[in-house]
Amino acid sequence: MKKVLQNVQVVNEQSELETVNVAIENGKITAIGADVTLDGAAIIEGNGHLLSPGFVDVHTHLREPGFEHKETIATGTASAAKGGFTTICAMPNTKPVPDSVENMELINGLIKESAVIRVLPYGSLTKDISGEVRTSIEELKAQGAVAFSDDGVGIQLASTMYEQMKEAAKHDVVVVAHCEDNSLIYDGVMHEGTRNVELGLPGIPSICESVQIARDVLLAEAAGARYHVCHVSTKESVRAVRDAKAAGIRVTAEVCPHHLLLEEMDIPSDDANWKMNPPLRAKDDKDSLHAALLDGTIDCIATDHAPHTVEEKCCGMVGAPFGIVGFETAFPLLYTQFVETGKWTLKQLIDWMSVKAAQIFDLPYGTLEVGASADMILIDLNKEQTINAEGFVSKGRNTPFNGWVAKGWPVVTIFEGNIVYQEAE
Ligand SMILES: NC(=O)N[C@@H](CC(=O)O)C(=O)O
Ligand SMILES: [Zn+2]
Repeated sequence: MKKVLQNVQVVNEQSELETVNVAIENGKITAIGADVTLDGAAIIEGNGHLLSPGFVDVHTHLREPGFEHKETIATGTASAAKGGFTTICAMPNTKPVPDSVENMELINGLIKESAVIRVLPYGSLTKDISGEVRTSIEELKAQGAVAFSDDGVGIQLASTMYEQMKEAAKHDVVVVAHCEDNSLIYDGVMHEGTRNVELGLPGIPSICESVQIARDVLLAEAAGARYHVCHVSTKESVRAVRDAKAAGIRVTAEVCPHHLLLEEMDIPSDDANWKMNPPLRAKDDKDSLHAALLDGTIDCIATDHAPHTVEEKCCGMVGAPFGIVGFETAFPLLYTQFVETGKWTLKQLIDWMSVKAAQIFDLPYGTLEVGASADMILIDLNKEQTINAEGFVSKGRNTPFNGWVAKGWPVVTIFEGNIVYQEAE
């Protein structure tokens, strides 16, 4: 039960590296410091790698139950562990949807059976995420729902959102919104801008997202609710969140790695591995997402890991489902593109992927504090590797980043004091 992780480097507030040991007892961190030892402890050699809190991903799709051909809880959590995640929140667009006590129990059972890291399921806001009949937030919270969302679809009726926000406020849980006005999708498959015209594909205008965020922050204000915006992608959305925060409304927001790394003009062809919801937007949208992270308008980074099969993604954007995988590439891509280039500090990136995400939901994870769960990862900042979708642990191969070269790969993942992923020698 006693372990010492020795010879690892932590990044301090000044973004400098310090060499430390970590004592682990009964799955918790009990000491951290240069001279830490523990009598009779098993030694885990850290080889001087970077030690980070295990990442926390508040937006993931595990597909089980119902869509096990795309991913299972076993493959999804193994993929997450490989990417350095130790806590993930699972979205409710499964079959069945976690919209009742019975379905929630079913999903909790599946998680207990096969997850290798911590999976915290969302409860849905409406039955079958169809936007019609409201769920019981009180009952689903009692079954362990981490927060409430109909992710995958937007809540079309303001009154439905408002009523559930009032309930959420009563039970102090966060309402998490995929913002998409169905009347403004226009059967689009990518951003309505320049590239969709060049490719002759129908576009989704930015307002499809931003008008619903603007509506929701006002509803959240009226309901006194805590409101979190999924995968912010447009500059108008950023402005709505920024203004709402300035007005004292309790709103938080996430951004996905792909929206920070890519823009519409990067889409090479009518290839469904570049199709996700929300779509890759224009350069000025991407720039505004970066500014929003840096000024605190956007609180954290979430992958929106959304696996689909090769067959579903084979044949162009029209007809293919939205979504790309994200667990196994998130950190190396962001580290390589934004930390190595000096745009962000290492500390900023780690915080956005761990403690800042956890704080939105009052989760005690994503930190290396004494007393915290020993959820930790070792990262080899010098390891450089070409992304190869064929080698993913996830069942999904749907990524636009295949062939990209990136540095900074997680090599060991420790969950509750136990190694759940270790890089093959
Ligand atoms: N993001 C996506 O493109 N797809 C997600 C749904 C979602 O997160 O909206 C999925 O479940 O496939
Ligand atoms: Zn979504």
